[in-house]
Amino acid sequence: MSISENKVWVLIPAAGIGSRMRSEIPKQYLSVCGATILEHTLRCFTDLSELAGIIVVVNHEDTYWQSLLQESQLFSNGKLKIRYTYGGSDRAETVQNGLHYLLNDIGLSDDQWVMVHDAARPCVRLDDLLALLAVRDDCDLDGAILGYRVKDTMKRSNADASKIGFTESRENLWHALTPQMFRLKELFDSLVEAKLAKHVVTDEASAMEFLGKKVGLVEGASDNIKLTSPSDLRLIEFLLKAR
Ligand SMILES: Nc1ccn([C@@H]2O[C@H](COP(=O)(O)OP(=O)(O)OP(=O)(O)O)[C@@H](O)[C@H]2O)c(=O)n1
Ligand SMILES: C[C@](O)(CO)[C@H](O)COP(=O)(O)O
Repeated sequence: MSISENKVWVLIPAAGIGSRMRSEIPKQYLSVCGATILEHTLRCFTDLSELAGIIVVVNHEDTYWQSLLQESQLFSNGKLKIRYTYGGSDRAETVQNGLHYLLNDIGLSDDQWVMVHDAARPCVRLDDLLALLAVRDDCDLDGAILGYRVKDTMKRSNADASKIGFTESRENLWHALTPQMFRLKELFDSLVEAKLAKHVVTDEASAMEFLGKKVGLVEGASDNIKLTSPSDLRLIEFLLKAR
């Protein structure tokens, strides 16, 4: 295995429009604690000694990324190897486009480890990233994701959410988080296959599971939350201030 293969590339899907956030600008460009959500997310990886590079996958109509690239303190010392390309109509297509770029434009090897992490999750902890990286040494797994066990009782509603349908067993039930870490070509091929089969993929693990791959679960902090709706922003601001 080449040294670069043992390092990790990070792929940040950042091409969403944040419709549930109902904000005037895409939520990844909202500012808290003096920086955009996307900058806070990127900053989570700057202390990762095994980081080979980051690729950010932005929307074709994104009018914010170029000025962030020019002006952000994050990139001013040139230490952070940053690339970017363009996303697709859903998260899975965005990730697939980013992986295609890593394979064909940067020419990374098929076995390169890649961590896919939502631009909208700015609170992931370095300890959790290191715990996920450790899975590279587990030959029984094809990759792994960060997650945490469900703590609340889980209800499935009826179709119009007017009342409880029934209570789901929460035994062995987990919240899936990101990063989700897999080998480059295997993940790319799984996303392609899942798309061809019209299999719904809301995270990378769904595609790997669809192909029968073995995906590990690494317990991570439950404050690795995703900015999805307005109330999340205040919680993320509180969490970032507490760091
Ligand atoms: N076509 C898409 C859709 C989503 N994402 C990214 O996937 C992550 C998680 O998606 P989500 O929280 O759903 O973001 P949005 O799709 O922007 O939100 P919404 O569903 O409310 O529109 C985000 O970082 C988002 O930018 C993406 O890169 N490309
Ligand atoms: C990938 C993810 O963050 C894992 O929980 C989640 O599936 C993203 O869902 P979204 O609807 O695209 O935000």
